[in-house]
Amino acid sequence: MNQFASPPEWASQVDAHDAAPDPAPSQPMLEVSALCRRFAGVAAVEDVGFDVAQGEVTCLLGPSGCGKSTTLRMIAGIERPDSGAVRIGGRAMSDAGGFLPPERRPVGLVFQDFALFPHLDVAANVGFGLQGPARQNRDRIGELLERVGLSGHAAKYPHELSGGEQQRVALIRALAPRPCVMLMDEPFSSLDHRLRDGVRDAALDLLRETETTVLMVTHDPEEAMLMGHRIAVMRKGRLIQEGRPDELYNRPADRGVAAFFSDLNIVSGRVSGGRVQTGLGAFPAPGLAEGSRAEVAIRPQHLVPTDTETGGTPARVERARYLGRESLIEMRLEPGGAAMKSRVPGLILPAPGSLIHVAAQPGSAMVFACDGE
Ligand SMILES: Nc1ncnc2c1ncn2[C@@H]1O[C@H](COP(=O)(O)OP(=O)(O)OP(=O)(O)O)[C@@H](O)[C@H]1O
Repeated sequence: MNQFASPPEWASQVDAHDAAPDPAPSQPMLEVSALCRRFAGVAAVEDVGFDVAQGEVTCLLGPSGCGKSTTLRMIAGIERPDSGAVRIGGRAMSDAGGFLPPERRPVGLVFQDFALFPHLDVAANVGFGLQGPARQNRDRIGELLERVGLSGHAAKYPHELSGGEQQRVALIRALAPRPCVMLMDEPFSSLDHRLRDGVRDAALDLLRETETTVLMVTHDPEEAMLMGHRIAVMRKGRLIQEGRPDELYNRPADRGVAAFFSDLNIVSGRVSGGRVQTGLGAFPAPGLAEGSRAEVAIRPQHLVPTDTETGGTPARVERARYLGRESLIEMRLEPGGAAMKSRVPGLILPAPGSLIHVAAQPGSAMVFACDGE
């Protein structure tokens, strides 16, 4: 049945300015399935699907050009998908049958450049999407301005605000109509990095306090870990892995996802007796075929110097630097010469040329099948 052909009942009901639709308790607030979008025959987004639960923040993370913004724009209705479906609060926003325009979707939008209306003062910016009675709108604007510490700025114009203040106005403008889902595209990236942490924490507090469901695009893995209940990693238009930050960090789907979160030390070898034999020792290789090649990735903070008696692999120090909270030791394994990095807490600076021993912390190694095996 084409639910868009005759005027769909929900299409007149769902509006950013109406009360939020309530999904069933177990139903995700945002459901994205099999979204595809091609530009001039080239796939920008291919078969992307994930859910966001009510009140949760999901970060869409990936390198530049991987399709994050296009995905967000399709959910917002700014971009029309070639195929796939978007549901919010259990109701279709777009699918094979039709497409609801952005102004009819119960979403709030925050972009990198904040996109405030320059000719409207702060109060009018915040109240822009409100459609209730004037008195009710005034109360809502006042409440939100107070919540973000901008009560004294209501009559100012955007150009009279700092970047952090503009960001807060953009955030509460999008929140004011109580959208079901906030869609945020790199909302903090235009802020000076000294300002960013504070603004981000304040935004997160507000979003959590209001139990807002959020999908946020970012290319910064640390920001995704900091903000997201869940992270969805995209690469070349595809969703590679979706899960909690600790799952992505500790059990990445592949080497690419692992590398997104930190430098990696890589050693490889063949699987024998259920373990891959490498220059850093043998590591369990569950699920990998006997005799196949596998590679082992170890994050620098998990490759630690050991006592000679405890064992470990000998390594020749090339460089050691003190970075404040930690020291970074660069070395080459002996034998073999593979370059490795170790990040150790505090001031540990072995002399260049000296021989140390290193080992992976138990359980820290990430083992992947080599491509084509
Ligand atoms: N309107 C368009 N016309 C043609 N190509 C487009 C259009 N919009 C996006 N693309 C292409 O689609 C791909 C994905 O773009 P998208 O902006 O979604 O990536 P992104 O992950 O958000 O990147 P960034 O982090 O740099 O913003 C890119 O190759 C981009 O050049």
